Amino acid sequence: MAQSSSGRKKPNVLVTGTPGTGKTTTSSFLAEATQLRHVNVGDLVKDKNLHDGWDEQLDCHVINEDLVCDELEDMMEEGGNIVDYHGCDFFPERWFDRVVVLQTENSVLYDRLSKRGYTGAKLTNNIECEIFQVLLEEAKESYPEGIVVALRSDTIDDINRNVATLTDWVRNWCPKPE
Ligand SMILES: Nc1ncnc2c1ncn2[C@@H]1O[C@H](COP(=O)(O)OP(=O)(O)O)[C@@H](O)[C@H]1O
Repeated sequence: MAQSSSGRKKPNVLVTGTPGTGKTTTSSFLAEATQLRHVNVGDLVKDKNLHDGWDEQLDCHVINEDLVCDELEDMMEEGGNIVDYHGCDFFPERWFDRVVVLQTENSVLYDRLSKRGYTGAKLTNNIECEIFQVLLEEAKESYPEGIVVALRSDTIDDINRNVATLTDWVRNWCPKPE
């Protein structure tokens, strides 16, 4: 059984991947199934102004990683969080018991991001990010190998299967004896 490296009573799970791979959908279903708290970092950055302005070229907020980590610190120490973000190298390694990297077939992802209104460099940058498995590499470099899992997220069946697998993992997780 998976064990925590801290005194947390509930595990913390990071759900990462290129935009459009299904992080928010998967995390919200998982939160419903496990009663863990879904933390959408993108929304948090907007709601609490945890950024240094707007990047016109990339068409997104310039996230302030220190402010985000300060904001999350207490919650993460307590445990019981599903953190949803398209980046993973700036969170402290000790926060997470499981790091899930969602991956989607390129043409499927292209359609999803086009539907979301992504065009030009924003669209091609994200597709390239998926082709080169940037988030999987980032996760492998930032966390112990044993806690990183890559899951396909092409279809609704994949989402259902991933949520079921992760729900089982959460239920079987037990805190490290004090
Ligand atoms: N595995 C999947 N199968 C079918 N549709 C999906 C899947 N994953 C995501 N989607 C759809 O793609 C869009 C983006 O999903 P979302 O969860 O917002 O992705 P992310 O949080 O990674 O940006 C949504 O419309 C969602 O319903």
